Amino acid sequence: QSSSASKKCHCQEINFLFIVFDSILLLSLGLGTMGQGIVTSLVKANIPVVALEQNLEYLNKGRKAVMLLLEREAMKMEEGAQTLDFHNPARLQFTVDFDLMRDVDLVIEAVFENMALKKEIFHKLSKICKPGALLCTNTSALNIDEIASATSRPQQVIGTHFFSPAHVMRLLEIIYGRHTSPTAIATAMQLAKALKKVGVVVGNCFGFVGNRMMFPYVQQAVFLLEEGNFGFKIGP
Ligand SMILES: CCCCCCCCCCCCC[C@H](O)CC(=O)SCCNC(=O)CCNC(=O)[C@H](O)C(C)(C)COP(=O)(O)OP(=O)(O)OC[C@H]1O[C@@H](n2cnc3c(N)ncnc32)[C@H](O)[C@@H]1OP(=O)(O)O
Ligand SMILES: NC(=O)c1ccc[n+]([C@@H]2O[C@H](COP(=O)([O-])OP(=O)(O)OC[C@H]3O[C@@H](n4cnc5c(N)ncnc54)[C@H](O)[C@@H]3O)[C@@H](O)[C@H]2O)c1
Repeated sequence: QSSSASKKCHCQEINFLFIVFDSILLLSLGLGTMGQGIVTSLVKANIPVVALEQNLEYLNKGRKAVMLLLEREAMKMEEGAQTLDFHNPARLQFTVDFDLMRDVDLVIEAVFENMALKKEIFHKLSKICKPGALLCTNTSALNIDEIASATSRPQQVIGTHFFSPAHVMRLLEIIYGRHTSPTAIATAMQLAKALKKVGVVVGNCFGFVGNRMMFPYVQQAVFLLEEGNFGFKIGP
């Protein structure tokens, strides 16, 4: 999987790409732990955003958490004589209306880590979103190509893996699939820049780079616990 994907990176083919992110509309799908941090990052970067949840209960919970995060961020920015415009519905909107997906330029999906659910969502996105819209997934480890296979536009599907807490952590893994276009990769890199994050382009394999390193590390820690080892002995 990773070896075939690694042949496909065409970043060098890009001569010119200019995207003004403050004039494009972004949709964050899922307002859980990650969606909350992602929305906060987008608003801080002055990117107009629609936050979409599956029902009103989750929406209200997510909205409350995002508003709290943004209030803290606004306070910090005021100390530096800057303002944060997050009460303006033209900049930040919360909804359960999937129809609003029609107008967005870029989607960041952050629903549960479940392949069947992600494929269902991407199929829906591919039908509803306008033709040029970029479809990003925040999956931690799932196969980007399989998610893209649920769409009619796999060239516009890309992984944007934020790390938790997403409004604080600066690393952004950008995962290209077999069909991801150079423009999609460059756009995701530019998004990282707009969010003041460090975008790193990586291939498509289970866990990408970050979790591919972390999973065996955590697994070994679990094995140590199972074996009753609560730390390494030091000294003679
Ligand atoms: C059998 C085998 C099984 C294998 C299972 C493996 C399980 C693994 C599970 C995988 C899950 C997926 C993982 C995911 O895909 C990838 C990840 O995201 S991994 C997580 C990466 N994140 C980290 O490692 C973060 C660790 N934390 C830190 O480094 C620090 O806490 C910090 C976030 C850098 C902040 O620390 P400091 O700079 O010291 O500053 P403060 O503590 O003062 O905090 C600053 C500011 O941030 C707010 N904040 C901190 N933590 C959180 C949080 N978790 N959520 C929300 N906000 C947070 C804090 O409140 C401060 O805000 P302020 O007060 O300034 O407004
Ligand atoms: N939590 C982390 O540390 C972390 C870090 C990086 C990436 N991720 C990935 O980000 C994604 C989200 O993780 P999370 O921790 O935020 O999960 P979460 O459970 O906190 O939130 C998921 C949200 O998605 C919403 N949702 C589910 N189905 C939906 C639908 N059909 N339409 C709209 N919203 C829907 C849920 O209501 C919920 O609020 C997962 O793919 C996860 O692997 C998680």
